[in-house]
Parts: sequence; C-alpha cells; structure tokens
Amino acid sequence: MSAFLEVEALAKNFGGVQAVKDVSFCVEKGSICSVIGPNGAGKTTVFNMISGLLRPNSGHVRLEGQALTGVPAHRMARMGLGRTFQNLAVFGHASVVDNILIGMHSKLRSGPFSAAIYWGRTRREEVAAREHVEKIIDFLEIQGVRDLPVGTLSYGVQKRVELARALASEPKLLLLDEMVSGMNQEETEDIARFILDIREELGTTVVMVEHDLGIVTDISDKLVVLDFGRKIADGQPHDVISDPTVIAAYMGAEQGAAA
Ligand SMILES: Nc1ncnc2c1ncn2[C@@H]1O[C@H](COP(=O)(O)OP(=O)(O)OP(=O)(O)O)[C@@H](O)[C@H]1O
Repeated sequence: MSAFLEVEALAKNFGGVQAVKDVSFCVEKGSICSVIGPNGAGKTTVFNMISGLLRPNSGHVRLEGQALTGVPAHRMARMGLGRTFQNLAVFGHASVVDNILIGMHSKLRSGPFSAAIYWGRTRREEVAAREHVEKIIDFLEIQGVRDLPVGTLSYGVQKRVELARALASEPKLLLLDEMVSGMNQEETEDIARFILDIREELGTTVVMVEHDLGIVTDISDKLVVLDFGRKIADGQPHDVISDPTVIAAYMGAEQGAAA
C-alpha cells in the first residue's frame, strides 16, 4: 500500500543554486510531520513544491497515489490540500467570517451563471457554507471576534483566522508554513493544541515547516531534517534531535551565523 503523501527524489535549482537535492520522505495518513533544518536548508522550497507553488526540476509528489506534481497551486484545494503561508495571508479589511467563507469557494459548486439558473441549490449551498463556517469558528475558538475586520486583531488571532480559512475547504492534507514564527509563548501553545485537535478530531494529516524545535518535538509524529538541500535524517522526534548528524548541522549553522 502506498503512503498517504509520498515525496520522491525532489530536486530544485535556482540558477546555479541547488536548493533541494534528491529529497524523499513519506507521511502516514492522520499523522503530523515536520520538516526542519537550519536557515537556507531548503525547507520552504520543498514545501512549495508539495503545494504546487514551485515546479520541481525532477522528482514526484503523490497524495494517496495521485500525482500532485504539475498541478497548479489554485487547483490544489480541489485535490484536498489546504495551506497557510509564512507571511500572513488574510484579507485585513474583511471580517473573520468573510475570510473563512473565501476559503470555502473551492467547495462551492455554484458560479454566477449556475446561481441564476439553480437558485434553490445556490441558496442551500450558502446556508450549508455558513453552518460550516460557524463550526470552524467554534472549533478554533474565535467566536468573540467573528464580525471584526481581521486587520484589527492580534497577530496570533490573525494566524488562527488564516488556519480557519485553510480548514474551510476540508483539506485531507494541511500544510503549515512556519505557523508559530513571531508568536509569543501563549499563542504558540494555543496553536500547538489546535494542530493536535485538527489531527484528532478532523483526522487531517498535517505537514509543517517550523523553526521552533520545541513545538515540533512536542507534537510531531515524525521529523524530516534538511541541511544544504539534502535530507540528513528522518524519524521519531526524540531520536532525530539526538542524532549527532542533526546536532552537528544545527551547531554548524550557529557557528556560521556567529562568524
Ligand atoms: N527564488 C529563489 N531564487 C534563488 N535562490 C533561492 C530562491 N529560493 C530559495 N533560494 C535558495 O535556496 C536555498 C534554500 O532556500 P529555502 O528558502 O528553501 O530554505 P529554508 O530552509 O526554507 O530557509 P529559512 O529557514 O531561512 O526560511 C537557499 O540557499 C536560498 O537562498
């Protein structure tokens, strides 16, 4: 049986820079997998190849055996992918509810023309969409700010709205790009709890790129470590972070930064 997500021999060059070289790993259904590594290791590039923002020079990505490689990013929601971005990607002037409704558009069947013909179906879809949004709002505990413009909220709550929008399309695979960077301790702990709840209660598989080693070792089932574009380790968090190759990669990066 094939793995839920298969990343096979991915490679990507930017001009003369080999950002990712022959990276392969698998993610089991219903698990949380984190891709870590020092600055410039190739994490974001791998992530963007999984989510369709970048096309690999070679290699494949498959979700439940279906090829994702070459599928444009805007069709990924229909393939079962949801994602958040390293830099906040919310509509600051729109309310929390409207931001989440925007995330649902890939699930709605009615466009303006079919809406004119099938008014009843459109109406039912809209009611169902609003009910679904309310469930997500309850799930992520953002009831108190539901009608406020997202731009007026704290950074941690805005990230939660972004997460809500990614969940709106009911993804099978949720990709989280440096979700907790810039968050304080309390916001980080909240997000860690929500990620665990998403896995437990919604059964969603989660892949994250993360700098914060505390959160990844606490909540991940598996870590994949990159260094200079190559995979140097993968496995259970406590084994991986005590692996001498991984320690050396992080220490090398620190020494490089200090020099
Ligand atoms: N668009 C690009 N053009 C040229 N080089 C790039 C581009 N994107 C990434 N790189 C280079 O590819 C390498 C991997 O970058 P990437 O952003 O994937 O690493 P990262 O592990 O996500 O780093 P960070 O932790 O700093 O975000 C780096 O050397 C980077 O400078």
